[in-house]
Amino acid sequence: MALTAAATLGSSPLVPIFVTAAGMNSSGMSVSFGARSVPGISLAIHSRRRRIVAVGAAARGEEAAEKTFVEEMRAVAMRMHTKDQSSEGEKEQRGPSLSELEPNLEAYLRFLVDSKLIFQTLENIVDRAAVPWYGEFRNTGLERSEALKKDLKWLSETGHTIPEPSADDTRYASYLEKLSEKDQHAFFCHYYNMYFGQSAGGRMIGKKIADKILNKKELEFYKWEGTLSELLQNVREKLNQVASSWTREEKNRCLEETETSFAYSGERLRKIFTRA
Ligand code: HEM
Repeated sequence: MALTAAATLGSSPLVPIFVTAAGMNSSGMSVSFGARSVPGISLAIHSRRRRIVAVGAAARGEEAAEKTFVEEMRAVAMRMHTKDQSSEGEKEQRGPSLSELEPNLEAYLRFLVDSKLIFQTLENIVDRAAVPWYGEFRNTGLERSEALKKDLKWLSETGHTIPEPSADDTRYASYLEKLSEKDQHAFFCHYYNMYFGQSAGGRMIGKKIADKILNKKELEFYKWEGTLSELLQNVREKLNQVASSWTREEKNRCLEETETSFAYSGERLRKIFTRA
């Protein structure tokens, strides 16, 4: 199935960028990443208004009454997908198709390098456990940096040049380091979205890319030791446990951060389909 990417690229960081990658799942999948200028990166557009409504609803207890906190985080994250990405998505697919692009190995290598940097950063932070609850997330089985190290070693051995991490994700890694020290509730959101996003859409995208440009080779990045659903469930329980002592305000701070998490990860994904 062909991957189709359509991009509207603007010269200013305020001009939206949209990429559509069709054919990623049975119902067709698209990536739509709007951009606006916020600290150094093109942030995905999930209208601020929608975010405030989402968090506002939670604050009023409409969602909190019936959802665990992980379910609340998931609900906010799902709203940031387009309808094409997930039936639960609410964002409109926007931007005209200007060109059709295939994912290319060079761009995918950059994506893997950047993903390794970010997962390694998250894993270092929970290992150091400067905030006691971070230590709860050591060795959950969801860790991805070792798997990515193996994949990059294999790719290097098969003759590919492994690039340096991108400026965007170097910035994201340092953002996460700072956040983990000064804003643990916001950091929690990034942790959730990186690991759970990778297990859902990330896996689906990986499979399609492997079919297309890796001769169906399944990378370690997409394999977990043990049963993934059980690993995820264990982590959900720990996340709910940690958040159970948080105030509504702290929970809302965490939910608000979903936008930034999608911005950085959306940008990383977008680059697979464009020659950035
Ligand atoms: C091409 C882009 C993307 C596609 C196609 C995609 C697709 C999906 C799909 C289909 C699901 C639903 C899985 C299910 O419950 O059956 C999902 C869930 C999710 N996605 Fe994405 N996604 C994309 C980008 C992202 C990004 C950038 C993030 C944030 C880092 C993210 C975070 C999540 C999270 C947290 C879930 C919930 C996982 C769970 O239920 O445990 N996704 N995604």
